[in-house]
Amino acid sequence: MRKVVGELAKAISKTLGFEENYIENAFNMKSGFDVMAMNLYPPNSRSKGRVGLPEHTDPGFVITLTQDVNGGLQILSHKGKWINSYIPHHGILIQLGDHLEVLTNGKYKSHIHRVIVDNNKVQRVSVVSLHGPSLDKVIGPGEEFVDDEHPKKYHGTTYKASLEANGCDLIDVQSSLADLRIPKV
Ligand SMILES: O=C(O)CCC(=O)C(=O)O
Ligand SMILES: [Fe+2]
Repeated sequence: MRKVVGELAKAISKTLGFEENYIENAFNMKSGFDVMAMNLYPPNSRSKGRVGLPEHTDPGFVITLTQDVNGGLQILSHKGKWINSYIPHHGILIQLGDHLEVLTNGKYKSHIHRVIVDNNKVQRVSVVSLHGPSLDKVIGPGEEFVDDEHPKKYHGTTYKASLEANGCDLIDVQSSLADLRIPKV
């Protein structure tokens, strides 16, 4: 998976118009830290609209997700609509993380997502890996993304601080990204 993430770092650096090592250097990805979480959603046949995991974003550069059966994960569109995700069998969903949003000063967005356990007939398991910068590097908006027309939108933070702020309690997921936003003046 690290190899895939390395290739994504190169490709995303290029889509931003930089040389391919831009993200690897900005995040010190050679010492990058990964966190893996497994989620288990039991079958539930009487729960119209019930939330299995509240809406949140995830810290890190990118997040990879695999699952055994499809269903439940929803992503909030820029128009404010919840879109059901479809991940092909053996497919890997790639989501963008909070630290990419911070580095690019909001140019790339960390997706808001949640899990609905609406009438789940069978148990679902998902495996989520957060691929992050090195733990102690302070990540703030890159100077390439900041100018008079684009003032800094985020405070800098370390990946470690974000992981700690998000906590380990998967029932009550918090997103620390909101705390990093600098209010508009
Ligand atoms: O189970 C899912 O589909 C999503 C899980 C998730 O968003 C997370 O663990 O951060
Ligand atoms: Fe998540």
